[in-house]
Amino acid sequence: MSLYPELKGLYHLRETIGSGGFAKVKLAYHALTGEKVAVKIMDKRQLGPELPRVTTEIAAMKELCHHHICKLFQVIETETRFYLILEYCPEGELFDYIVSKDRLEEDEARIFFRQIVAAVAYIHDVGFAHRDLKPENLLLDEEQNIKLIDFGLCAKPKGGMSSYLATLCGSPAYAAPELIAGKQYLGSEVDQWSMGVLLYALLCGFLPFDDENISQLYKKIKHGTYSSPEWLSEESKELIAHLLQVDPKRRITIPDLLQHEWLTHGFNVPIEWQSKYKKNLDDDCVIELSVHHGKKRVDMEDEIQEWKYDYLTATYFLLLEKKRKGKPVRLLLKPSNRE
Ligand SMILES: CN(C)C[C@H]1CC[C@H](N2C(=O)NCc3cnc4ccc(-c5cc(Cl)c(O)c(Cl)c5)cc4c32)CC1
Repeated sequence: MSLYPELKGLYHLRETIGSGGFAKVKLAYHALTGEKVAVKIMDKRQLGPELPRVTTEIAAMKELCHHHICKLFQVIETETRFYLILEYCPEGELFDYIVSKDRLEEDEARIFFRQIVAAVAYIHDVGFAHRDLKPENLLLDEEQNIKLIDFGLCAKPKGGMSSYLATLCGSPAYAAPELIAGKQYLGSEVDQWSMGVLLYALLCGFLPFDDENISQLYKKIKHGTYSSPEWLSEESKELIAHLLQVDPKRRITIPDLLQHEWLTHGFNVPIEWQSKYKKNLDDDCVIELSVHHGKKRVDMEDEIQEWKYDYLTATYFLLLEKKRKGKPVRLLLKPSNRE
């Protein structure tokens, strides 16, 4: 008797790999491709008032398709549960990586931070703000590339980014002063501040604003008082100071960030932030799916492009993943016997 009957024959569940608040995350294999996925399982009864966060996360992730954002492949909703089938990130949290190395050298921090800026630039371009940027929400794939997760607090305010969002959310140590003060704020500016905290954490191995007393912590954030260790270069100190501006209007904007000299140092090109996912369907994947389903190609293309985030959407994206990794673009004729 399977605990998760809705996944039977589609995904072969393995061990629990982590938990995120109201969710359990398990490793699983997608039956038709044999590719690993992460399955985020949420019990609706336990979610209670948090339920809107899940619908927010699902709606946001369906619109976000970027190589530095954890890809959503399929959504399964039952009477009592949500299952999110997600891109698997074998190297876990960036947070653990920083802790394991104490702190990162500038060159390594720059590579990660360029990827984080690309992901945030893309999210803002689509009209979202993440609002909970922190190392625990940045995972690493098998090539140590950044994958941003947890869009439960992101927002796409009506009327684009210019309108205000008056909800206090996210983790205090990364929260912008205007958010702490309960003022109206812009999601994009809040993300800019959090990126400043992130850059500091990458280069220092500890947080710029930290205090076990929450009101002391808020005071430090509201005044933007933090110390800069002597190992920080002048350019990195300047960039951190430009991100950690208490006045949101004085904070460096994404366009300026994309060509900041600390970020382009050694790369000499602005950050290419656009998504590397192609707009049109991949022929090899469409052909394999149409053969497997015994359908005409044009009908298969039409069905894929409904993007229902059902098993077909997942199978298409996972075939694309196989192709990207240089594996054969083939479906297992009969679902793998990994039971
Ligand atoms: C804030 N933290 C505590 C939350 C933890 C949750 C477990 C995570 N995790 C592992 O523990 N081991 C490996 C691992 C591998 N691939 C993953 C893929 C996706 C997600 C994922 C994606 C989204 Cl969009 C999301 O909302 C959530 Cl909660 C998780 C987690 C993965 C993962 C790490 C961060």
